Amino acid sequence: MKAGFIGTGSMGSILIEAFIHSGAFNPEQIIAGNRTIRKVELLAETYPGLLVAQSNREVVLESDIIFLCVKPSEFKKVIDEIKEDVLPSQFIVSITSPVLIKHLESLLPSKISKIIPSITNYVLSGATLCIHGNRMQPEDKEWLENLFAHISSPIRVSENYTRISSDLSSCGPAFLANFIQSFIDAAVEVTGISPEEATLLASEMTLGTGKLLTTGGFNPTTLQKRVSVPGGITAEGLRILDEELSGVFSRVIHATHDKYQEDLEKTEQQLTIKQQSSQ
Ligand SMILES: NC(=O)C1=CN([C@@H]2O[C@H](COP(=O)(O)OP(=O)(O)OC[C@H]3O[C@@H](n4cnc5c(N)ncnc54)[C@H](OP(=O)(O)O)[C@@H]3O)[C@@H](O)[C@H]2O)C=CC1
Ligand SMILES: O=C(O)[C@@H]1CCC=N1
Repeated sequence: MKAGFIGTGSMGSILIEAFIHSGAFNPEQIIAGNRTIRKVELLAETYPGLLVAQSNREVVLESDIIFLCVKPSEFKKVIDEIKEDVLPSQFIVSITSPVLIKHLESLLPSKISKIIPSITNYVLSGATLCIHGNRMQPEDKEWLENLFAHISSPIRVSENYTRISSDLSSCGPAFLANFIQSFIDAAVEVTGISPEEATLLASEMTLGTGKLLTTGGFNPTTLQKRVSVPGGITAEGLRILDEELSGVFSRVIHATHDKYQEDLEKTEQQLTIKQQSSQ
């Protein structure tokens, strides 16, 4: 099994490193290409045996499964470069939400899935969102999800809910880190605790909270209730958070969905034009 990666930016390189560290792939099983080739060369220096492709076509010609790890606006160019070489027996995995399965299936003859990763996969944790195309047989889906189980908890989602699922799973780490940063900044400003100590305490707290919510038998509601001693201190803080954060996440979700819609329309236009001009 040879795995090809087109795009070794933030997420492409995270996936490569996670697959190698988890033992899912040896470096020798990986071939990767990127517009700026130096990024792949650096990966090959870190993981000897990983093959540096000189073109996206080379990635496709050498791989059984190909991960498309470029941004939505870059899809058209990549698909134009590779489409003549993609085979029906190959797997193409797109990691971006605003490119729809139906567009990929109309442009490429291969088996297609959309798997949205998360930065949390870097530490072999968090979810990957799995949306499979029509050509994926039950055994193909099982095989692909087993592959992603090396680095994550694969969760099947409907394409209609890709955006909100991705907000929670993939944007979520940044949203949570923003919340934590505000907590730390306020701790430093109000009390004079050092940023390093506040960051250490907040980070350990986040790790423990994650464990409680995944394997510890708590959900967000029961966890708040358990920590809030009646008449105690936590309840005072929660009262402020409830007041101040009311409606904030609705606005966040509206903002991400507006941007998604914009990307979706742009990508749809590009990929549909491509389809028409190729007929
Ligand atoms: N970052 C995240 O946490 C997550 C990202 N995603 C999705 O992953 C996708 C990529 O995001 P991310 O990795 O953060 O973005 P980056 O910009 O870091 O990476 C994109 C990479 O694609 C390369 N590239 C662009 N055009 C081509 C081309 N024609 N041929 C080959 N390589 C090309 C770029 O090369 P160059 O070095 O020249 O710029 C760059 O390295 C996005 O669609 C995003 O939605 C999904 C889930 C989480
Ligand atoms: O910010 C982005 O567009 C991507 C999608 C999910 C996480 N990062």
